[in-house]
Amino acid sequence: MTRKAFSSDRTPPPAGTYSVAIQAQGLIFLSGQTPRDVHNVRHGDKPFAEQARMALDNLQAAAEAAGSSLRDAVKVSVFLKNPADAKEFDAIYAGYVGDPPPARTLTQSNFAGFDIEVDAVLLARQA
Ligand SMILES: CC(=[NH2+])C(=O)[O-]
Repeated sequence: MTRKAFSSDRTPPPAGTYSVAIQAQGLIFLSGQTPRDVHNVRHGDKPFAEQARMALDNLQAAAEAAGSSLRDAVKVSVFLKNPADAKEFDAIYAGYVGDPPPARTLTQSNFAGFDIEVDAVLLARQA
């Protein structure tokens, strides 16, 4: 089975040993995105809504680098520092995904020094 990795100058550079996106057969796996910009500047001090949009915009850019879109997501994982942000996140998130929305897991995490991290699995578009 072959794997195809994708990178993008519209996403932050990987912070470690991972691909921004990697395709395996008909699925594309997107690595976690945070509110870090393309110049590697961290925006964990910004209001939650701004961080959420930045993380989701990065995730969408990663999807597009792999020739797909969050509209084609089948599974999204969301890591929030503060569970109280879940409702605000959901309202923002609804503007990024398709209908029906993908399966989703939402968990609390305080690992990366951001209020949010998101990753996703997408359907690859046929060439
Ligand atoms: C930021 C991230 N996705 C990682 O694995 O470090």
